[in-house]
Amino acid sequence: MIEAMEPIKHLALETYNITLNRELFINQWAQERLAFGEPLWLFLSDRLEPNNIFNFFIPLSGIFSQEMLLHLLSVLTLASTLNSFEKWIYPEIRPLWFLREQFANNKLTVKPTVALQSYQLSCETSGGLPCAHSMIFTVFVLILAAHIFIYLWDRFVAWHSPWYRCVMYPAIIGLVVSMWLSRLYLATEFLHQCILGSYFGFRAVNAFEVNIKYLFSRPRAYAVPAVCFLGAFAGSVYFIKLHFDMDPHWSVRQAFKWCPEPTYMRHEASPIFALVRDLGNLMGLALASPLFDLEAKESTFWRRCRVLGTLEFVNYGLRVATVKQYGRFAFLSYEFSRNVFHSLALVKYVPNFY
Ligand SMILES: O=P(O)(O)OC[C@H]1O[C@@H](O)[C@H](O)[C@@H](O)[C@@H]1O
Repeated sequence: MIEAMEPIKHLALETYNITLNRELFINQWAQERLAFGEPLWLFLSDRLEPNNIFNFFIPLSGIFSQEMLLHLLSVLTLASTLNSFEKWIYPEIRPLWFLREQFANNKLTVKPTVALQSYQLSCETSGGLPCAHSMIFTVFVLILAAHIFIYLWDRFVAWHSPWYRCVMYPAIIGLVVSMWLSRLYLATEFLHQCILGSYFGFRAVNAFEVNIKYLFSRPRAYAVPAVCFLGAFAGSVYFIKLHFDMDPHWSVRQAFKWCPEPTYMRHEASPIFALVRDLGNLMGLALASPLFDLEAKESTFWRRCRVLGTLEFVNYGLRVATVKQYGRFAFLSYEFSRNVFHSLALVKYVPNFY
């Protein structure tokens, strides 16, 4: 049976390699033709990366509406957890690694005819699929657009015209495609990784909206063990991989192997860091559960600015003070606790000061 599967496996692998080789031309096209927009591509990948969305844009949204903050934080945390688990379980190769591996492979007689430039932001340490930037940004833009649209619809009769919807959809698509181009330009992602990232993000939003009543009514006694289970699952994946002689840190090793300058690699972008960040945010939400019971007090714009500003100032200090010198366990525990504190404070304690 296994022997009969061999030719099918071989064919699938060959098709996959051919597809990736073809996709490399898309990255090359982006680098050659889109160089005029380099500041924009760098801005999108750097400033609108998932960490910044959690640490800056979500708290910022709370200045306008606590409801929007809770909505963004809960959907983005779930989407990001999904993304981190996928990268943790099956880290797919990135374009620059794939290209360099082929050039380094002496058995390969036909080398790719593609040349790709590496940038400082190209040194990612996690797997490529699904593109986290595309996934998180798609979810962020969709929810933000929905809130802005509802706000304007309620206040201005002119917004009831279908014309505005016709403008909004291309605007959302334009923003998401710009993020894809940014990732393609930096050669951090293949096109299919960007498309699938956005598709998974879109599906995650749909699934969340359909199950929102169920999710928001879960009591703490149910939510906390569920997050602990996810943590145990992530740990099991690590040991299962070791058992089967698979390297759990394969993607980090690829980054070390092919990044031109090791200092370009950021610990905040590693797969294990992203997992801990997402599980920390999820635990904060679980501790604040049931989320339906959370109060959304009325308060002035400036008061919300002051309260959220103070929390973010403290959070920034905690991020700067991250313990990096006492080993991996201390570092991950610290980051987990900081994210638990941050998300719990954002959804549960901050409104008490309004
Ligand atoms: O998958 P991408 O878009 O290359 O992103 C890689 C990593 O980039 C980091 O900046 C994010 O904080 C991580 O969450 C993410 O996994």
